[in-house]
Amino acid sequence: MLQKTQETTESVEPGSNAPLLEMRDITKMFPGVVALSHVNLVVRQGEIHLLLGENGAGKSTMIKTIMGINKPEGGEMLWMGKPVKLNTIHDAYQLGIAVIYQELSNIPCLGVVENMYLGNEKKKGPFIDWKEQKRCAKIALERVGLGNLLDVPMENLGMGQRQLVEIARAVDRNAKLIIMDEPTSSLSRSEIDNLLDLMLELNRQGISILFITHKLDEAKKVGHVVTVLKDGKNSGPTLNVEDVSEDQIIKLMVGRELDEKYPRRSVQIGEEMFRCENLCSDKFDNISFHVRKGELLGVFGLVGAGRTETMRAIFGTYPLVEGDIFIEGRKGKVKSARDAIDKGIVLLTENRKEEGLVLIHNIVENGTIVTMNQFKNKFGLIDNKKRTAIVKKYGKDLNLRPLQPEKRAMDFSGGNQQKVVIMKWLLSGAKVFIFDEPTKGVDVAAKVEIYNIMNNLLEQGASIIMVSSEIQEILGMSDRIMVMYEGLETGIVNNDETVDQEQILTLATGGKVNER
Ligand SMILES: Nc1ncnc2c1ncn2[C@@H]1O[C@H](COP(=O)(O)OP(=O)(O)OP(=O)(O)O)[C@@H](O)[C@H]1O
Repeated sequence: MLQKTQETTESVEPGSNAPLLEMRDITKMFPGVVALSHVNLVVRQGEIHLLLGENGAGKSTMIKTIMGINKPEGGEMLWMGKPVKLNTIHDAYQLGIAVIYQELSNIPCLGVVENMYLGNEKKKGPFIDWKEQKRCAKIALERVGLGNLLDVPMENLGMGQRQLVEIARAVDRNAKLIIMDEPTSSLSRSEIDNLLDLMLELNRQGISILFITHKLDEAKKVGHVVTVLKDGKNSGPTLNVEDVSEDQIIKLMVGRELDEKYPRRSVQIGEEMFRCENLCSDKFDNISFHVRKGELLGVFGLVGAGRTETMRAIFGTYPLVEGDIFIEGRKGKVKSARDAIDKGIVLLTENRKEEGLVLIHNIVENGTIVTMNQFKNKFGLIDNKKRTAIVKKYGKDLNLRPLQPEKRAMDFSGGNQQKVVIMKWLLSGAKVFIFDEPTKGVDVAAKVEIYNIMNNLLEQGASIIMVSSEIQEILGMSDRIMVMYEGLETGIVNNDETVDQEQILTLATGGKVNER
């Protein structure tokens, strides 16, 4: 439960208060890209301000500029009405600005309190004042509902709780503005609800929040005002959230209305392509399912259901205790990821930055990393011209932005990084595509592009197994849905008009199988 403290202040009316942070006429360039062009952003005291935009619109660049990490070429920053110039992130902390990223920066083997004061230890003379650290940590942790977790190592906490510790750290530093950059993308449904409640509670306590997200439903639940960026520019003025519909926000982000969130496909579903029987490991038990040519099998389950481990086992990267795999009717064993790729099974992992890409390598290198043999000439040497040409072609088809094959993967926005991972697997000519959370951190328009890519694959006769935590995505894209709960398969249902969200959620929380 969230707790109010003595520091709780009167709730404040958003939009009518004095500006806390003003970013005026900000321009930031990178080689070949104008990431921000004359952008204005005013965050007022006591408001939850949404900063939205497509992948690559410039949101992260703006955050890094606010935090003193990026040095803009033009514009100025004002804090409580006074011009400020930040040289490092510590200057931002000093002012009272904190940032919570989706990828958390804490150290798992250290305790909660040690993590909270890492690099900012409370001192008594030359020594760390452990007692004082613990006292202050307790107050801050109570404000985020974690008062009982003082002595626990970070690695024992779930993702949602780790994020709350980061927020407690910000609260302890008396942050007046907390920037949250896609904070919900790795959280379970209940953790998301908890975080959104906490945002509202912190806001009631007088803290302003700048909230960056691609999930418009969550944004609308908590936001007071919204600023949309498009191609590095303001897409219109800041608006009151209650005056603007989700469709209008999408139009500001994308520049047009989206016809269909989940594009239709007309595919003749064919014979069985892949089947597994009685797969068992330490994280799942007795999993059996099949997927046919041209079919998309959605896999739904809450955090800890064993979905990801099951998919990794099929791909040869998670130890299988027993079970059989059949590809096009033939029984086979997958010994490793390389073996899976050779057999036509590929896995797009949920964390693209750690497992999907080599971030310091460019797009040509990443896109062709598993298919280098295709580019060997008759002397056995890699034909780099051919490699670049193919990557350019696929990049164009996938609407990769910017279409710069020599640019490092780390310098692309999240959604465009995801397209590079998809490109890598498209080039492999696989038959069975396992997509684990394919649209995580991807904007609304790019989501539709990814769904279209999936539909194309299905039309060409591939099979897709799509793991997703977004129930709407599961219902919008799947032919059949398999639901898992605590390592067990609780049902496989045809996704027809008889199926609804409630039924899937019942299965995902251990309910009974209705249909097979
Ligand atoms: N360090 C960098 N070097 C080169 N280009 C960069 C760098 N950082 C960002 N960019 C480019 O600046 C543009 C804006 O990127 P930014 O990461 O700010 O987008 P974003 O709105 O945060 O996207 P996403 O929602 O995908 O995170 C993109 O074209 C990106 O490729």
